[in-house]
Amino acid sequence: MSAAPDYGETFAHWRSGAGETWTAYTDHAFVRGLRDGTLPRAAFLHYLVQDYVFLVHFSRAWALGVVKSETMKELRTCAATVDGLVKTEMALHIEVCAREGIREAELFAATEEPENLAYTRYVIDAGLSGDFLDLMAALAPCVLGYGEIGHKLGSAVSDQAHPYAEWINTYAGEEYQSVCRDVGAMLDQSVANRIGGLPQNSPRWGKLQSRFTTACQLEAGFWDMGLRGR
Ligand SMILES: Cc1ncc(C[n+]2csc(CCO)c2C)c(N)n1
Repeated sequence: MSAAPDYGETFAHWRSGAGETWTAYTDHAFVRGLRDGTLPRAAFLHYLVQDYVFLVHFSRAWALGVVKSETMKELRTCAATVDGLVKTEMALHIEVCAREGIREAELFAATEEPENLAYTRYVIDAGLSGDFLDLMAALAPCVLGYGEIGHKLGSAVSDQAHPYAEWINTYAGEEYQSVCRDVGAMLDQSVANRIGGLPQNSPRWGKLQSRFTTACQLEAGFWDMGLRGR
């Protein structure tokens, strides 16, 4: 198996600080089902419909990142993420669901599962009650966790006939991997700007780690929710 990709120092610290919660998220039964193609289609579609609603709220959270940004790099990264979410990621959901006979209006009107509600509002609250870093600590698991999952699954799946090839290739592809490296580099810079060169010694570090770990736990809960739709 290939090594985990490098998304910068801040992420590497938070990832190892999350311990088993990181594994619970990135090596979840849902992810293993995606990798070996055994995930029931109904579970995948249940996940996808919920994920569309999730992405609506995550677009709002990244837009809050624009509001909370303090440098042009932060502003550009957040604005580009909102654009990528709306144009690429949500478009993929609309396309896959349309093939299965689920229309966009239905996606937008889907009733949110409690795990979905908990995760998205947790992230938005982290940003509303804190600064840019509080928001980024809660957002990092989603972007970079999917980057790591995509990277891992991409090297395990070469067959285009694989039932989840399209999903896997979105996150395994160089375009998404380069987004992850950019976000990781921005995180390192944002941390250095606000809490200096030895961030682990800052009184803020524990709270940021806890935001990150909670978001990983909520990601694992999101996969659990997906599996309920089998
Ligand atoms: C539950 C859940 N977690 C993470 C992602 C992935 N994701 C969410 S926002 C974003 C930012 C830029 O594209 C990415 C990659 C998802 N789709 N669903």
